Amino acid sequence: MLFTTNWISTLFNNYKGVATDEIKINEIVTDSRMPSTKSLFIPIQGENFDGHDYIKEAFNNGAIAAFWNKSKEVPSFLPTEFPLFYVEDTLEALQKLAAAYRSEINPVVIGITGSNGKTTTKDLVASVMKTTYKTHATNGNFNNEIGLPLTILAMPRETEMLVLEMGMSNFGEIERLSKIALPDYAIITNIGESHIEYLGTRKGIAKAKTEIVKGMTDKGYLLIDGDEALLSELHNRNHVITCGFKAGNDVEIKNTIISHNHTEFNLADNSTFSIPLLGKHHALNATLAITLAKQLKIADHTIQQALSSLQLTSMRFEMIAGKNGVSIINDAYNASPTSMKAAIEVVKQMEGFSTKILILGDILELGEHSQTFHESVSEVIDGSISVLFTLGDQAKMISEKVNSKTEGTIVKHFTTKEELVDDLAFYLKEDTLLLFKASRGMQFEKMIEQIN
Ligand SMILES: CC(=O)N[C@H]1[C@@H](OP(=O)(O)OP(=O)(O)OC[C@H]2O[C@@H](n3ccc(=O)[nH]c3=O)[C@H](O)[C@@H]2O)O[C@H](CO)[C@@H](O)[C@@H]1O[C@H](C)C(=O)N[C@@H](C)C(=O)N[C@H](CCC(=O)N[C@@H](CCC[C@@H](N)C(=O)O)C(=O)O)C(=O)O
Ligand SMILES: Nc1ncnc2c1ncn2[C@@H]1O[C@H](COP(=O)(O)OP(=O)(O)OP(=O)(O)O)[C@@H](O)[C@H]1O
Ligand SMILES: C[C@@H](N)C(=O)N[C@H](C)C(=O)O
Repeated sequence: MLFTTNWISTLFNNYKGVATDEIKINEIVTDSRMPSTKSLFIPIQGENFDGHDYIKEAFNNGAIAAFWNKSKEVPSFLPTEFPLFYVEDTLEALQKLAAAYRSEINPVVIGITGSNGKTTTKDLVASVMKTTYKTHATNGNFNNEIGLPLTILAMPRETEMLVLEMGMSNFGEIERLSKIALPDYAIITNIGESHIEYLGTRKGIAKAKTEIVKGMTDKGYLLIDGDEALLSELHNRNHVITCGFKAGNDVEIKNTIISHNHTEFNLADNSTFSIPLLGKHHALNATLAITLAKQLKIADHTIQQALSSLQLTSMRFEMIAGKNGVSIINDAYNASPTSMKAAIEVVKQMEGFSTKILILGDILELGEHSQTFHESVSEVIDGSISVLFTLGDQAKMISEKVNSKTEGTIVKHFTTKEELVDDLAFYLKEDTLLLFKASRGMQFEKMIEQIN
């Protein structure tokens, strides 16, 4: 059970029907099509549908109470005793309910934001916290003004540690999430270029990410990428810990070694850690998680054990064994110039492959900066890359730039997934490595499904 309708009525006192302790709510649903048990249905007015139109289905699928926009007509089929809480705005009501539940349960709350690495770092933090605390964490990428409250409202009452991913694509969004979650600890993984179309500059992105402090309690710490100059004004504030590769960081990362299936590094206290992820950027993500764990008195050997058995959310540099023995990297959940370059750098370092093929797509939401950023990806593409395939009007600029500067790499641009997949068939052999990377909107995973 989460709470009773009586508890809800202390927050939303404009309601009809019965709101007593006997009516226990087990879960929150926003999708009427999802079967549920003793759920509270919260209809959201979205881009394509209005949840209010589906309350009958929600009722038939297990909803025993609901929020209701008070400007809308109440459906006549509902029994008179069915608790309906009248609200101005159901999304705001969802957020208010989540904030109240967060305070009622009052776990230690960790908020994680940044341009890249939020989901990975959330997975790293959650894997370590689970060794010692009853931990609840964001599922997948549920990190916005709907996903974060839903994550909080899915938290079991016995939760001790709540790990929340916080995403944004405009100013004010992280502040709103932080004021719902009230994080005791917060992490800013890095400042890249994601959603720069709306933030204008990287400085704007840093400003937006720094909003995470606005809801923080005074119990814990803010951990940041200490090498990021755009976050330097945070360095001298109380309760801030800097992690990075440069000397002078509170936690300096040294001797990073990337092998075929893990990355190893030392920290300033001479502790050594190994993670089943590839790349310097993941050494930083892991160091942020490790430093937080140390703050929460988790022993190094326990931390290492957890990192070794990390369960990473799919489509983040996910290694897949393909047909004919080809090796596929599904890094197709999303892309930014920083993450695309980081992924290519890792591919270049990977050993044991005679042929390395990049399949790159558009990086979206870059606005006026799009051409510059797409062309900049060519800077990391050298003769160690055998083939470059691109798809998408923006990614074409990567091909064109590589064509003009890189000898020995076969370069081809495509206008359809089908044509690209057809050409790829020739390369599906053992000791060939394929990297798929593009923004979410490109849905590159569909090509991986087609070749496998
Ligand atoms: C509201 C919702 O959950 N919508 C999801 C739904 O979309 P769809 O278009 O089908 O429906 P509507 O939104 O129009 O419907 C409104 C509601 O009506 C319900 N309903 C509909 C039909 C019906 O028969 N019965 C019903 O009850 C319906 O369930 C709605 O509640 O389905 C889509 C496909 O599965 C979902 O994608 C869509 O989810 C939206 C986009 C959403 O915001 N979901 C959150 C839970 C979430 O966290 N999603 C994350 C991605 C978050 C993200 O993009 N983060 C960014 C940073 C933040 C940017 C922020 N400004 C933003 O714009 O989000 C990032 O970079 O990480 C996820 O899905 O992974
Ligand atoms: N610090 C980093 N710098 C550059 N790339 C990174 C970093 N951390 C993760 N990545 C890469 O960025 C991609 C997305 O990782 P992840 O999903 O963890 O980030 P995210 O912030 O949740 O992304 P999104 O906002 O797109 O959901 C993956 O390819 C991952 O390898
Ligand atoms: C995951 C989503 N918020 C996102 O970043 N989308 C990218 C920019 C896309 O539309 O592909």
